[in-house]
Amino acid sequence: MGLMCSSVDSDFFDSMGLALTGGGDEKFGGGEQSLMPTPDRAERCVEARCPKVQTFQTEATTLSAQVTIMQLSSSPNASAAGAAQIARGLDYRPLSHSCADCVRSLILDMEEEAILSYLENREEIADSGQFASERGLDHDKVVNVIKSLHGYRYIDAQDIKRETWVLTEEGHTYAVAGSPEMQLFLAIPPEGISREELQKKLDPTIFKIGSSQAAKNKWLDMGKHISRKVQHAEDRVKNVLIEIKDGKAPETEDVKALKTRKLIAPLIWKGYSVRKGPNYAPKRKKVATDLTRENMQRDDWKDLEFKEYNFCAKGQPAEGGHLHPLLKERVRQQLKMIFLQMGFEEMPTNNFVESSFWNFDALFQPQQHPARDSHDTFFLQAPSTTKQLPEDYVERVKEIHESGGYGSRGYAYEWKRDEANKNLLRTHTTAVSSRMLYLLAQNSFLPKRYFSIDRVFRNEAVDRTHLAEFHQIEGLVCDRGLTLGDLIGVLHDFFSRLGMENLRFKPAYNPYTEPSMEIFSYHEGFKKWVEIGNSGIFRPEMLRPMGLPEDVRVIAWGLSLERPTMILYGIDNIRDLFGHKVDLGLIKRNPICRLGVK
Ligand SMILES: N[C@@H](Cc1ccccc1)C(=O)O
Repeated sequence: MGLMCSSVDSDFFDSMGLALTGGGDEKFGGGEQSLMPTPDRAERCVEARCPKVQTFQTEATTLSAQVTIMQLSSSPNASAAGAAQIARGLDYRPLSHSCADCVRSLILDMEEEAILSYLENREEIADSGQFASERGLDHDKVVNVIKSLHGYRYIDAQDIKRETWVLTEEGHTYAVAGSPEMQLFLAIPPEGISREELQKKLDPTIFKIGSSQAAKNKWLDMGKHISRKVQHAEDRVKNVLIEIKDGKAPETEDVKALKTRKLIAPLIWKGYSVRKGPNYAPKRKKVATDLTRENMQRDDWKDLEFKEYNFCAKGQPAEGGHLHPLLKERVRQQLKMIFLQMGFEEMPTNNFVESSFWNFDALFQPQQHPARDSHDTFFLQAPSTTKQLPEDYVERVKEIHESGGYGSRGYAYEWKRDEANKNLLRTHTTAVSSRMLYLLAQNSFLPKRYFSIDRVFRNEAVDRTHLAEFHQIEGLVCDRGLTLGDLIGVLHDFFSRLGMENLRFKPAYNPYTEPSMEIFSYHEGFKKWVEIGNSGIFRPEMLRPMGLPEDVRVIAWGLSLERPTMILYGIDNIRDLFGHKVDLGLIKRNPICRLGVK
């Protein structure tokens, strides 16, 4: 529907209960054209005021495109609108187009006309509810019109509130089937009945409530044998419930009794009392709310009357910042606390762009390593290379790759500086660790515990467990004489604080750690072992060129932030958690100010 689609507000039609018909193959023309306003009637016609209808007509005839015709007669609202037109001396005719403005004004005109003409020779509308029901109008629509007329100061409106009563679910059943006491009363034959027999005849709750209420009313002789004390009883409960249902005001005594029995509940009804306002006129002048491009083109803006600014109107609610609840607020914050409690310091992680040198070479990852392939790594086009690297350290790294040292044989290949210079989006936060360890090695050695939690990038096919951007958690402990036992101990400590007690380790391979272990945890919900991270002891080939002393060991581990989050919160598709498919509502419900609350 290329033609008027932008101006057709289908929600609006739905809300009005109006049917839109005329799909793709209906042609503009024929009978519909004769329904268009004739010039002398144009003034009084809703459509004649619509700037959209003219463009619409020309477009429609020239393109002979489809048109959407409202079937006014098919809906109660619509035929009421038709009746309103007839009452105003207009020929009843369906709208020949369906721009939302026109439909809205056609429908709302009826309420508006009722209010304005009523006030023409009367002081006030005391109660909008009564006003609406006397005229068979929908009160919600009357309220909308009152608000709008009030905004233009055609009328002054005062809020009125009334406490009314509605039946509870239990109340509804008694309004139909009678009160329990009456049901019980009617179940007793004139000669009386044994308690046991009566119990068999009735639902247990009806029996329980009914017998106590009937006894209170002194309708019955209660004992082993139950008999009627009176021959006739009035079911006041049922009658009052029906009255309330029909909108009649109940007596205070009845309200009290029914309220205690939880058969009715209070409902605050809101409406308005209305008087003439300073701008009152029996008919509303249409004022423009916006200066449009069409107004400028047609040059009719000079003659238009514009709506005054309402400085008291509430503005759009300001959109504050929002943090992703799972990533930022809960899990990330929780992890930070765990690391801090374990004595770790946070590493600075602010550069997403890293050189291949720090991301790969410094980690003793050979230049032919498949991970360095552009299929796995995003390389930068501009700036494509790094300008600055610590030259003496670069030399030592080249050396260790090409011919080894410190007891290693190296990889025996020709190491290329150009390859190390290439900029990329870091593929793991271990790039952060390599920079930090290098810095640490530049001064006399101090044991350290470092952690980071930040974004990494991989050129991967996206599926329900993989994204091209995700977050890594990385922890490392750097001290003299650390062993694999220390690593396992630290991992148990760390993961148990996350609620993952049951761990298993599997030998693995990383170019920069030896030994390396994958970490698994048993998931009670999924009933299986799931991989939660990777770990190892950094190789001397990585640490020694940095300048760290021979007996210094670094135990380290890394995991994705999304993994434990998905496991802990039972989310099975990573795209529900992070990325462009995340439900924004989820994030907006978690305002930034909740960050500090844990
Ligand atoms: N960098 C590894 C994780 C890791 C960190 C530290 C030591 C060992 C492994 C990864 O991206 O999977």
